Amino acid sequence: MGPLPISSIRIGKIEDVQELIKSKPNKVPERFIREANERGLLVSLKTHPHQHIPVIDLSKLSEPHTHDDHLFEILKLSQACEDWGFFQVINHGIEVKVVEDIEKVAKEFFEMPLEEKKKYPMEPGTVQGYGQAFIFSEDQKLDWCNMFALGVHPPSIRNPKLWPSKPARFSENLEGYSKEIRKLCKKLLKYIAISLGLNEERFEEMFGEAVQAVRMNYYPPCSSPDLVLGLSPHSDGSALTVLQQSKNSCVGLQILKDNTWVPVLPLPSALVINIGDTIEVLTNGKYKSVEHRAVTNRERERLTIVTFYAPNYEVEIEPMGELVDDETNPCKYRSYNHGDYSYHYVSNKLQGKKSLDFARILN
Ligand SMILES: COC(=O)C(/C=C/C1=C(C)CCCC1(C)C)=C/O[C@H]1C=C(C)C(=O)O1
Ligand SMILES: O=C(O)CCC(=O)C(=O)O
Ligand SMILES: [Fe+2]
Repeated sequence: MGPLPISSIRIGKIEDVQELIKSKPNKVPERFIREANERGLLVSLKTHPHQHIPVIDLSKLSEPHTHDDHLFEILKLSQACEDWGFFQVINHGIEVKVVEDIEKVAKEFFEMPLEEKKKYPMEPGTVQGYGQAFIFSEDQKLDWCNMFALGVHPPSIRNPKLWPSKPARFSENLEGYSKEIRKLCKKLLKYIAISLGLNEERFEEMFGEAVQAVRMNYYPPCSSPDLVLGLSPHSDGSALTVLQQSKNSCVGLQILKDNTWVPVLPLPSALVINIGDTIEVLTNGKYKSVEHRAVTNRERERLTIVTFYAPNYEVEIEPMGELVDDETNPCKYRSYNHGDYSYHYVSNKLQGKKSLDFARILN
């Protein structure tokens, strides 16, 4: 998947939100202010304070005391994927130091002067580097967020010029973190396969050399959080996404459930996992990707480290035969190449679940 054709893209000036709040802490420029209908949704849809995304204990899956413990956790996992598309994973086995180290360098990266961060620009029409992705026109509203995104695996998707030399341990910590998150994704996909009654290696065999990318999102405080969005509503194009929220972050992630935005309150040392569009297609919609967004806070910042895990670009994706039945559960998505879907995903603005129209079979 190469860069998008940039000749026709005019996206206007993208103000850096960290710089904005330094110079004019109480001003929200017009380009960040959402249209009334979207703003309406920010305030009028009641949030659901009493509903929480399910919690999966990975140790009960990988080292269960009894067979029943294992079965019970698999059942919880299948319900989490079917009813929520989101869950938190505890006892994931990733060392605290690995998690703390990536948080430290991510924070230090965003705290560097703009001039330093600008050495790694996200050029229009690309998705890697420092800036805002998914902007394709001058009148498109901007998110209240600075992003730094990098392709990690396989090495062919890396752009080494964008791997920063400062903070000093950035690359080393990202390599270590990504290896651990990759192992976690493989384990989760194994248990997700079991929860679907499939051979545990089904996804691993299909995905080949899986694509892995990381995006660090920094949301500074905003003087008018009711006027802006931290990150526009979207579903992820990945198979699985792993989200880590830094220790002192405000709550900001919300997921759309039964037409209501439900806030995700991360547990200490848990990672938040969500089902991406690719699993939705492969399971013929049994496990769905869920629309989510980030909102900002008047006083507090938010920093998240997000890993997208997806099949190799060469892989052909279609609903798995085991989960399709011509009579009772006909095929809902056409087959496509994952590289083509990735290209489609990153060349369109974030807009709920619209990206999946690429594959939906309309009756
Ligand atoms: C800003 O980036 C994203 O939101 C994003 C992109 C990820 C990618 C990179 C940063 C470099 C390598 C390619 C890739 C597209 C994976 C989201 O990732 C989702 C979207 C698709 C499709 C996917 O597989 O993950
Ligand atoms: O930062 C968050 O809470 C949400 C991030 C997210 O959804 C993404 O990066 O795709
Ligand atoms: Fe997301």
